[in-house]
Amino acid sequence: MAVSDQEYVYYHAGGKRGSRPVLRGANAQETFESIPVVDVSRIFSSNVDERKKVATEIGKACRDVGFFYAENHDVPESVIDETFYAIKKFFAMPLEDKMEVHLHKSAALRGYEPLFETKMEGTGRGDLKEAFSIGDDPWDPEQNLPHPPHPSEPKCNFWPTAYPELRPCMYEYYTRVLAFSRKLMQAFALALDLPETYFDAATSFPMVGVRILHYPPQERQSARDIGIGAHTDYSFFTLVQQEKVAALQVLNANGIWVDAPPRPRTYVVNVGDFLSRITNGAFKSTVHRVLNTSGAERYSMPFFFSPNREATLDIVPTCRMEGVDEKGVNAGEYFMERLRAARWQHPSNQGKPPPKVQDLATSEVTVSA
Ligand SMILES: O=C(O)CCC(=O)C(=O)O
Ligand SMILES: [Fe+2]
Repeated sequence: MAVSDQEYVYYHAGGKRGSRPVLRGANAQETFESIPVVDVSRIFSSNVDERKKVATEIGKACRDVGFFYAENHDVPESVIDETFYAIKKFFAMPLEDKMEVHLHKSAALRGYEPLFETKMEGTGRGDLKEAFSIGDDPWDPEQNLPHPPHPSEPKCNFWPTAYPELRPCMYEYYTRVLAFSRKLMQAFALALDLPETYFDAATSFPMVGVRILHYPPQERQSARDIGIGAHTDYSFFTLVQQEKVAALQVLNANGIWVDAPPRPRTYVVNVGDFLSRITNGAFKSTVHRVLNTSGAERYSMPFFFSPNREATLDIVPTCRMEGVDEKGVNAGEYFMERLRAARWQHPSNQGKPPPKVQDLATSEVTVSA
């Protein structure tokens, strides 16, 4: 094949621009073509051998794909349904009610982001989605912290006055998914041949983000529009709850987009950059994107779970390699750096202009979801 005929897929991984050739036929490599399903009910078993068995399955999915469906989790269906009901009401509000909590008013980068505000792929109008984010906040009593916050700690979350019911609903969801995430974290430790409690101290008050998302339908993939451009997550791991509409796609080693449609009563779990980093890449932080060409409105809720803000995590002992000296990074700094990079219009970026397309093509510009 002539070099000029080679097709490429472009994305942002680990906050840097990358590309992958599309390999077909004889050139194709062994890679995944679907997302594995793991019955996670056994992570709640009192028998450690059962917990180890499911951890082995999770480990295989993380090494081969970086994504899996978690079936039989313990987040009640009624809580998920009620949260979807509430988020639809939130997004249906007039723009000015949502702009009251605009993310630009928040030093912690929490709050509402209107359509087109982020621009993952660096081209086109921007991401065709609107979002609202909350997360860990020591000042919110719903976080059930064992001690009061230090007065110097910032207040992070803020809520729309026009819709007070949103807060208890999102917190119910938050609390349930956080408890499930903690169990999953222990399964990840077992999957890495580490003691089950290995990550517990570093995740005692984890950085958490619950983002609710609305993707209006788009006609087709175009240079102008994409729901969220191709990226990796900057979390330890992410749990995505999708409503009825399929639009999430995952990139395999051949540069082919594999669909991850909603499966009833499951979470899509994916490894984020932090977990990939401390496993020396053994667990894959896999590129994904959202393209809502279904013709219907799409709603989803990613839950991002990351270590404590002050944690510094090195490569875990079972993944160290001779000659590879990856210094531990401070979780909070890494997280905020990645978060801020995509939000070039945020006041904390001091009016720095967005990256130009030609810059994106030639340099390593950091952007993130
Ligand atoms: O909406 C989805 O299904 C996934 C969203 C996503 O990838 C993200 O917010 O990082
Ligand atoms: Fe993502």
